[in-house]
Amino acid sequence: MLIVADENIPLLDAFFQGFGEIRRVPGRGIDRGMVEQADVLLVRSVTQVNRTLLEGSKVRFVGTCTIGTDHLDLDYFAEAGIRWASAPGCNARGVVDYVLGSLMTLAEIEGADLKQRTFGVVGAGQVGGRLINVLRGLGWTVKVCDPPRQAAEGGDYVSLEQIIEQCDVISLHTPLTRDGEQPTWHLFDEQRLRRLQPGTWLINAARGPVIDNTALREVLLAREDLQAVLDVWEHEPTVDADLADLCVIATPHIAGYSLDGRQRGTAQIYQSLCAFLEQPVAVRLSDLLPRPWLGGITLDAETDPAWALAMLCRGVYDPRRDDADFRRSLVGTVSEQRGAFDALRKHYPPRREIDSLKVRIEGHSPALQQIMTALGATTL
Ligand SMILES: NC(=O)C1=CN([C@@H]2O[C@H](COP(=O)(O)OP(=O)(O)OC[C@H]3O[C@@H](n4cnc5c(N)ncnc54)[C@H](O)[C@@H]3O)[C@@H](O)[C@H]2O)C=CC1
Ligand SMILES: O=C(O)C(=O)[C@H](O)COP(=O)(O)O
Repeated sequence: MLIVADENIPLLDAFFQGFGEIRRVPGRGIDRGMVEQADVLLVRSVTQVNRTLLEGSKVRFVGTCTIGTDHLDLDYFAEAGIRWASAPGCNARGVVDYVLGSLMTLAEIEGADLKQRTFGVVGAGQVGGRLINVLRGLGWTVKVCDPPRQAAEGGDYVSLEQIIEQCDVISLHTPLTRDGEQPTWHLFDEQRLRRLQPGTWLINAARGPVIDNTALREVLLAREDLQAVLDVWEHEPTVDADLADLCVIATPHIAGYSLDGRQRGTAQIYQSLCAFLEQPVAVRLSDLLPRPWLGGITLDAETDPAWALAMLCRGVYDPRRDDADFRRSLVGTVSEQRGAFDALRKHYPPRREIDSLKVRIEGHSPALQQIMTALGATTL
């Protein structure tokens, strides 16, 4: 069996060498010639997998080691009888940690009290759902917009217009969709961006085109009160450097790049391939994933809870390093900048997830205990 795989998928040998030959290729450069003889194609988000790539090839299984599937032509797969799998939720915790790290940074820059803000989460799936639990667990006010979920399950949801009117922190966690009843392409268009409340923080770690980037640049130029955090961009790996300049935090699509999340993505696709081939699962992620790095932290019960929260979130992941690296890369020709975007992602330093923390609280502190529970940290 020939497996053609994006070279940036971690643990390829550990999981897939038992199946046959693995041919590593650069994800952005995968073409028809490379996949023609492949039985299995393993990709990440940068490869558009569609009729143009696959027609006439031997490929019968496509796995994407990502949550997002907007780069896959699922209608074509159905028509051609190609089985596929994604990795739902694999790096959701990493994205939540990114949002938390960004909130701590914004609170510091703006001198803001996060308890006084009203959070609006758009998209309440694997990422948004986890984020909502953390924010509510911290005792903060959260409103949620998810029309598909609302239609399917009912529940305590608000409209997008209410999010815009009532929230001063808005975090986007929808897939990128162009069709259907609730398409998300340019969900935040110029009109909606102009209606954001004074002082709103807008965070996008979903997909770039969920916000009209040109409109956002114009609105940020006109309104200094708004703060934008962008991890994803329209036309990646090309980035509007003027827009990045106007953002308080700008990063190269690494929100979900925790070491755990990336390895989990590979493990999930391995399991799906085993199921497709009707083979037993022989390799386990728990045998490969490094042990948590922060084995134990001790906090005195008198520790200021707000300080503890900021220290833990930013101790695990502080987006300012990624922001600084990214800004340094926005120089030179467009082609150099595109190369730098991919290089920052390819050589991304390892980072762990916040719920791997183990914390001992010396004495009795319900406030600190609440924070640990909200973050999903283990209390010793
Ligand atoms: N920046 C990064 O590194 C990462 C980005 N992502 C992006 O985040 C997206 C969300 O991930 P998950 O939460 O795991 O997906 P999910 O599929 O579990 O949840 C998405 C939610 O969005 C809702 N939704 C769909 N259309 C909507 C609309 N028009 N308005 C409001 N809500 C809508 C769905 O009903 C669903 O509940 C992914 O599709 C991916 O594009 C995911 C992982 C990492
Ligand atoms: O899982 C997703 O969806 C993501 O956005 C991934 O973090 C994207 O990572 P790459 O596949 O672009 O390496």
